[in-house]
Amino acid sequence: MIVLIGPMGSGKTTVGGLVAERLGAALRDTDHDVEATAGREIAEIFVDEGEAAFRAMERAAVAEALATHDGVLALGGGAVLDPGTRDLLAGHDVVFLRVGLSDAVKRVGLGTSRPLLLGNVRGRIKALLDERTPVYESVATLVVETDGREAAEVADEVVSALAARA
Ligand SMILES: Nc1ncnc2c1ncn2[C@@H]1O[C@H](COP(=O)(O)OP(=O)(O)OP(=O)(O)O)[C@@H](O)[C@H]1O
Ligand SMILES: O=C(O)C1=C[C@@H](O)[C@@H](O)[C@H](O)C1
Ligand SMILES: [Mg+2]
Repeated sequence: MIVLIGPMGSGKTTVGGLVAERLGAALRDTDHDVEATAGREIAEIFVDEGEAAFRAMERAAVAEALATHDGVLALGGGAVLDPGTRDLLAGHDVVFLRVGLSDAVKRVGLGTSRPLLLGNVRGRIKALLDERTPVYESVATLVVETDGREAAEVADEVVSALAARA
């Protein structure tokens, strides 16, 4: 399984779709799986049950996807904060899509679907990048830069870097 990790706006879902297409594989996205299982949107889950409950649902979605899917798996931006989720990723190709503050802010815009960014998008992204970058780096088996690059270019690098290592 090729697993994509990185902050909100790094392009996990978008690049994941393109990588899957290039490999003739399918993309699974744990944010989508959690919403489908819960029958509610992520923002609603955060409001009703809180982040810890969401992380547990996310861990279950990662476990299920790793057990049943073979292809590309995009994780939610905070999934690797959970130690149980990190353990599940051992032995898989884990690609960290790196993004800096400025490109991340441009990409996520002002939408309300990402509850952890509400209030001050730029400030919240900066805090999350500072806090989480070491975690992404420690979990990743490959790091790909996305700043200033089209999603298609990023996907090409993911595919060629993984092929070169195989
Ligand atoms: N390399 C890129 N260059 C420009 N725009 C991009 C790039 N990658 C993704 N985008 C755009 O940025 C937005 C966010 O991308 P995407 O939803 O794939 O991020 P994500 O990492 O899955 O975020 P989340 O953690 O919130 O699920 C989308 O509108 C997408 O089209
Ligand atoms: O970075 C995060 O913690 C999140 C990212 C999104 O993918 C969603 O999983 C949710 O909005 C939380
Ligand atoms: Mg996504």
